[in-house]
Amino acid sequence: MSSAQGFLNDWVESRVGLGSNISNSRNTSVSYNIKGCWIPLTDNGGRRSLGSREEQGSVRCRRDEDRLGWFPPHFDVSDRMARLVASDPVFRKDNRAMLSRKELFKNTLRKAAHAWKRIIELRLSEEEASEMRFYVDEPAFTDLHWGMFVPAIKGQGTEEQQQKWLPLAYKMQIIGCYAQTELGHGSNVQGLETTATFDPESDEFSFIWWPGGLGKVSTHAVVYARLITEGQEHGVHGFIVQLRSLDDHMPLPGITVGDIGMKFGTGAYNTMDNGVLRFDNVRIPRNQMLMRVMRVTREGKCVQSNVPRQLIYGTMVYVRQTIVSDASSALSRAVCIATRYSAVRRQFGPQDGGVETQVIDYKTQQSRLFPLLASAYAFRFVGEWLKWLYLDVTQRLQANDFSTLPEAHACTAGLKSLTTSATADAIEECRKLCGGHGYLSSSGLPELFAVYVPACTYEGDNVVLLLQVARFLMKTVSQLGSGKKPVGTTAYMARAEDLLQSRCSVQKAEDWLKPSVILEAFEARAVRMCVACAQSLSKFQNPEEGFLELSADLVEAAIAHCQLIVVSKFIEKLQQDIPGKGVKQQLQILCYIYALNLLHKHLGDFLSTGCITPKQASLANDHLRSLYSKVRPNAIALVDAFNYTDHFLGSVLGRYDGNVYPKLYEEAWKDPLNDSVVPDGYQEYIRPMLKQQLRNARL
Ligand SMILES: CCCCCCCCCC/C=C\C/C=C/C(=O)SCCNC(=O)CCNC(=O)[C@H](O)C(C)(C)COP(=O)(O)OP(=O)(O)OC[C@H]1O[C@@H](n2cnc3c(N)ncnc32)[C@H](O)[C@@H]1OP(=O)(O)O
Ligand SMILES: Cc1cc2nc3c(=O)[nH]c(=O)nc-3n(C[C@H](O)[C@H](O)[C@H](O)COP(=O)(O)OP(=O)(O)OC[C@H]3O[C@@H](n4cnc5c(N)ncnc54)[C@H](O)[C@@H]3O)c2cc1C
Repeated sequence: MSSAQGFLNDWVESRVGLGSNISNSRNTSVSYNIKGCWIPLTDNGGRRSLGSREEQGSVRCRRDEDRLGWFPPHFDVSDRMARLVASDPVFRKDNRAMLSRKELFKNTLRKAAHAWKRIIELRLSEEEASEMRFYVDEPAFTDLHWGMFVPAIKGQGTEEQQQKWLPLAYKMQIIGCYAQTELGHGSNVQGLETTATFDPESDEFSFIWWPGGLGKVSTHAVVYARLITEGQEHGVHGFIVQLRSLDDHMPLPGITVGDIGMKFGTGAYNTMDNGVLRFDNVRIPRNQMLMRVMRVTREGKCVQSNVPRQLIYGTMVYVRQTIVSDASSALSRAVCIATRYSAVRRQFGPQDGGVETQVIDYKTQQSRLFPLLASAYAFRFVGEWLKWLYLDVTQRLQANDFSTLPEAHACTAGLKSLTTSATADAIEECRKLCGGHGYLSSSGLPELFAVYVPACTYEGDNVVLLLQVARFLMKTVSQLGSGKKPVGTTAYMARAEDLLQSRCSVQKAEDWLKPSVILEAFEARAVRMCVACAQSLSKFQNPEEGFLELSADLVEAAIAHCQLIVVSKFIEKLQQDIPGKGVKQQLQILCYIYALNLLHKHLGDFLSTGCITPKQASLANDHLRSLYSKVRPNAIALVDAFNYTDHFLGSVLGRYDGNVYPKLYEEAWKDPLNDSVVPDGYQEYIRPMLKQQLRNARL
């Protein structure tokens, strides 16, 4: 077996996954017609000159015993891949903001091709390849190919279909995307207008709109469409559709495909060819419908398998789970930049003319920054746990145990929503924490924000997803009286009666240091908000009407439940062995900061539900202040622990060596406007104006 084959086989091992006529014009015939860490604790107060770039290699070679237990075992892989990417000139990214859309896109193609070449040459494992793509740090069609096209075939295809399509996809002999969203329907998947039918009749049009990788690159797509056989609808299913010729890349007959145009930000997500697609009487073989959930026979009969139809949504569950870990990465990156810069930046200070104060020493800066640092760690832990939950539900599904699917859906949907919204807000907060320089492209923060913020929308609008969590919670509450015991993340609801009555025991600030006290406060708040919603809902004759009317309250109850999950997983993590002197204590402090800051921000919930008293709220706030002082000496070490190279951070403000000002000055001169001392346009526009004023003055 060749090395490339070996690698590809490994890849297969470790990843999840009728004459048919397709069109989004409803007017054709035959078959389917688809229309449509390290934490080396420091005691120097983070006041080091942040070290030189050259030092990075050695300084960061830390001892095994310093390593955090919770870092995924791939730390070494991640570290190696980060350096590999940073040292390869093809992966340069500091010029992105200056490139036109065409240059940007072509450069992304070049990087993707180069990455694939290196993956094969170096015989990288799946984990290494995935880390490499992560550090290339540029949205590209490969994200959708590996992240959605392949998982869709694995999750929804039969064994036979997997055997046919996966080897082609693994070798990138076909490139695929995930084509579900239409111009008029995104959240409402059941409302898609694209149809795949045996016997089509009408002639309206609908377009697929948004899929990444579709616009210019993909040769194939998994297209989601409503199945119609024998004149009957059978819900939405996935269909593998070839879009472009494998010889000359031209769209196949009946297919219109292109890019949907520039998106938010200049560089940012514009490396991705999000696409528009129209089918007009496109025919595909019957066996290209993904048939794990439902089979269509040669005669056009539908045969339901024993797996629940929700599995058709399985790719979204998979990706939502990965998005939670990604949130931690994006957030830790922004926090790393803001923390390092806050240690470099000085403003005001002693009246006697001594050195000015580092802005990180201002309590306001700490109260804005340290909860974000704590969140980056919290999201990392909850992301790890969610990965475990996803693997667990996948194994159960294979054994025909579907019992935990609703919880997996609620957790992935809720945590995707919670972590992406918090991260998008946090990146913007980090920009503000860096003052004026944060607004410079060279700070790395504007581009990070522009690339990150669509995560609040893709893979499910965050509010729509919270409403799914709320439905799950209302169902759980309604079953409490029936003797059905809630399990997993809703197990606390079994103690609803106690939690509705409980009184928080805090009497002095230090009492907030007990994990059990914090947990109970969060459980009581979530249960009380859920029960209040359920009671309000019960007053409506039509529950769906009630759900719509109360949806804003339901979203808040869902947020309370999801925050409880994050807090409880952080606390659980700290019950494990964590190697490295003093590391656990630091993480404990961050855990309290995460929880108590949430309590402070959502005080209205805690007070109005009577979970805590105003006095206890004030004690929590006192305690929070003292925790910030404890984080301060280790703040730099806590962000160094993310182990980001300067290449990956892409930020002059977040440089490891802290050499911010000379580099800002140097960067400024690289701007094309500074290519000439006198700007283009001077002769045409500036000079005549100046001369005009001169003439007027003389008059
Ligand atoms: C190398 C690895 C890298 C991996 C990373 C790659 C990541 C790349 C990221 C790239 C960036 C962007 C890509 C973006 C892609 C996309 O955006 S793809 C399109 C995503 N679209 C959506 O997310 C649509 C959102 N809408 C929905 O999910 C559903 O329509 C919604 C759930 C909102 C409603 O569905 P309905 O069927 O109408 O709902 P309902 O009647 O409420 O539900 C019926 C029933 O089914 C349960 N349910 C719903 N969804 C799921 C699910 N996903 N899993 C399991 N169960 C589900 C629901 O709870 C109901 O259950 P009940 O018991 O009947 O109450
Ligand atoms: C960068 C990017 C990449 C994407 N990539 C892909 C891809 O690869 N493949 C793909 O198929 N799709 C992709 N999408 C599409 C994406 O999945 C959808 O945009 C997303 O699911 C949201 O759906 P929508 O656009 O229909 O929003 P809408 O549902 O129209 O949302 C608009 C507003 O209405 C609100 N709303 C909607 N329904 C309800 C409700 N029931 N109750 C209360 N409020 C509601 C929402 O909260 C939101 O505020 C991508 C999108 C983006 C931005």
